[in-house]
Amino acid sequence: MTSQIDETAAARLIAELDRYRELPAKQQPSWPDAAAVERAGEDLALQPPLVFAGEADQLRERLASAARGEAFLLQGGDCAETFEAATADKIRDRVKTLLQMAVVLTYGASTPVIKVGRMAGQFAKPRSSDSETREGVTLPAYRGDLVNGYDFTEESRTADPSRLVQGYHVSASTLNLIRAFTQGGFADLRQVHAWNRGFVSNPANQRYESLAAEIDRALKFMDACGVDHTALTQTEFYVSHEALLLDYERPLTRIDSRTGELYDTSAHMLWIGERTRDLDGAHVEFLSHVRNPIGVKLGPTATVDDALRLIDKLDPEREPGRLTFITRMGAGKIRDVLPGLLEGVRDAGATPLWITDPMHGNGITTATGYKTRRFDDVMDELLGFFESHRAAGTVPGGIHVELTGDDVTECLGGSENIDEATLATRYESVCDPRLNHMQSLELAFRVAEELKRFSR
Ligand SMILES: O=C[C@H](O)[C@H](O)COP(=O)(O)O
Ligand SMILES: C=C(OP(=O)(O)O)C(=O)O
Ligand SMILES: [Mn+2]
Repeated sequence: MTSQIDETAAARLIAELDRYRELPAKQQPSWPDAAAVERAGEDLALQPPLVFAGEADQLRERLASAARGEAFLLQGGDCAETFEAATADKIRDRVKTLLQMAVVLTYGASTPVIKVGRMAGQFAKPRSSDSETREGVTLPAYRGDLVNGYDFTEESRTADPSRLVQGYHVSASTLNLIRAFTQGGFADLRQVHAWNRGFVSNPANQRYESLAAEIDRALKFMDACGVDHTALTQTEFYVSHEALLLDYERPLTRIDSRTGELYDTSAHMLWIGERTRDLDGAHVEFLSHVRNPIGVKLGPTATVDDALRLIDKLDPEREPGRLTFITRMGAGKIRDVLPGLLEGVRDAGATPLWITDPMHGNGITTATGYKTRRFDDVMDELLGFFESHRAAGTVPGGIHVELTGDDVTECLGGSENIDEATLATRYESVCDPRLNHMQSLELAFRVAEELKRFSR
């Protein structure tokens, strides 16, 4: 009898989840072979979950503390991960960069930092145009490794459903290494100097080294006092991606045996992009049925009404940590747009976590065709974010950035002063420009200063 009731409840949950199938889904690939998509989905549905539902619950609690101003969220990684770059060295360098930024923020602003990678699943991209033309040849746009290849040939750009399954396996091995690094001793705070090794020496590294020396002294002091700091030997590290490709997310969504509730087990946290956040669209409907913490990007056209309706749909219980608004307004607009949004949501009594993505509103294309962003614009949007929260009396809860541990030349400026001519020397992103290792550290130091000023 019990299992009868369980089965009925499960069938009801699944039917509710599948309502999204009736709604328009933007930014989905045109798969040439529907039967192959179905087979890929069946294969994915048999695979073990990538994350445990209990971890997603734990992240929700952590995010709730950030929304109260008791912690700060650092979410970052590639714009688009690629299968090819899922190597030990590159994963390690991204994890090290995030750990270093987290240390700078934790120590600089005396705030616990919640670390969430745009990693182990950030393989699907929304695009402005369905196609791309090069020298008179037009092919489908690159939509991320989960869909098609970056090479500009007909074969590579044709959407291939077997990539859905490959993406799962690459995510699994990436996540495995992240877990090994962060739980197995690599993230031990006593390794704070070691995380800096291997990166080319530069002013941001040197500044980091002196901060690491201070931390070392503090740890030695704690040791001398007999304080047990086993808590510092491991760190929590979560993964997230944009839940764009419903053919990937749906088969990985499962009923948790502990609670009987639905979780998207492809990542701890999922977000909805600026282009797919329509209230009546498939993405919002789909994610409204899973228990993971959910993010929604809000661009400069977002209204208070949009935000309140998203809250009603995605977080009707107003559960702490459930909903994160990731604002990406652009440096020129944030001071005009964000304060009104913050006030409107505050006046409605809702307390989502507000974080800033200072990247996506600040894209420019150079005369030579490189997509880039100015480090100064990124910083200006960050400052505008803190100013807006100060004005509204709300909590600036975190940052969401596109970065890599590599010494790429994709964003302009920073203390290396990367200029337009330099972009060509090491531009490796297959989608948006990322902060390189040094720009990432520099940004962390500046944010730590702001955060410290804010908490005073
Ligand atoms: O990452 C974000 C989007 O996918 C990206 O900015 C869209 O870029 P596009 O305008 O080149 O398509
Ligand atoms: C597509 C992205 O952002 P947005 O939805 O804000 O444009 C992204 O985060 O890569
Ligand atoms: Mn991007």
